[in-house]
Amino acid sequence: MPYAQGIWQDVSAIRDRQPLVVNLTNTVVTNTTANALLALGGSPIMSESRLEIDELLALSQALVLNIGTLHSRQIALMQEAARSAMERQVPVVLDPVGAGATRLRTDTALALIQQARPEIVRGNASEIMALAGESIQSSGVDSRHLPEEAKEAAAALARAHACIVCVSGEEDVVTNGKEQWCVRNGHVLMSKVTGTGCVATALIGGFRAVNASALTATVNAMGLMGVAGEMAGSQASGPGTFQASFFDALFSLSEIDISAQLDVERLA
Ligand SMILES: Nc1ncnc2c1ncn2[C@@H]1O[C@H](COP(=O)(O)OP(=O)(O)OP(=O)(O)O)[C@@H](O)[C@H]1O
Ligand SMILES: Cc1ncsc1CCO
Ligand SMILES: [Mg+2]
Repeated sequence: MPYAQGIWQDVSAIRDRQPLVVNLTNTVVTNTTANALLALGGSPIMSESRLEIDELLALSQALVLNIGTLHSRQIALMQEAARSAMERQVPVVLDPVGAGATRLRTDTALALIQQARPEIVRGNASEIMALAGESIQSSGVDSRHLPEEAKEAAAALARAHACIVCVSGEEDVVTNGKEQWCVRNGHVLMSKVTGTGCVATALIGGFRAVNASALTATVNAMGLMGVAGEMAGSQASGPGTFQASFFDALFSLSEIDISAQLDVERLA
């Protein structure tokens, strides 16, 4: 099947089935990620309480954990959600926002990788290199490294934890530790709006909810992100209009848009 067709199949399944994606996420992107999942056709729900998390996971098709504005109560909530997701076989996706910048973020992300057994970890190059134990420049939430520099770290992390690792940036790299895929779509304005990476992680959750292959779901989500980013970028005059146009693109894009623009390659 040509690659674009596979992405379209997932987009159509998301629009048809409206999978429920539970997001335990940061206070910066809560609204943005909910809007992006909704525009794509999914059904987002955000939660902050242990009192409901098991009930929510009973209804959901994916769990997204994002450590962007961590606090102790949220760590306990994520651990409880992970236990429930494992029991209910709900796939978990992790966004290790700011790993490498502080010990809290690095240690919590690594602990969640051990305990929550995420099928997919998506971060920028600095975050993925930090999780693989490489020394990086401390970088807050923005990357100081290119995905190219993080390829080995991504493969090592994927092998060590039997998961899919996605490194985002100008080009996105997706690996299971053996195969490596590259997504070359995207637009520079994507890095000028906060939370675009968090949106990517949330959309990966939406794709994984309808696609049993974690590797394919991740490549597909990143391809779709990049195509929507290019569509929005061609309309926008800056970050503000870009964000609005990006939601519009997620909502309206067609199979033709994907097949005309998609630039995905299997590298190894
Ligand atoms: N310079 C660029 N050119 C094209 N696409 C880009 C560029 N920078 C980022 N992207 C795209 O933007 C999305 C987010 O990637 P990025 O690496 O910026 O995430 P991030 O650093 O985790 O962001 P955040 O923490 O703000 O959520 C991905 O889909 C990626 O492909
Ligand atoms: C800016 C910022 N700070 C914590 S989370 C977040 C959103 C981008 O990751
Ligand atoms: Mg990020």
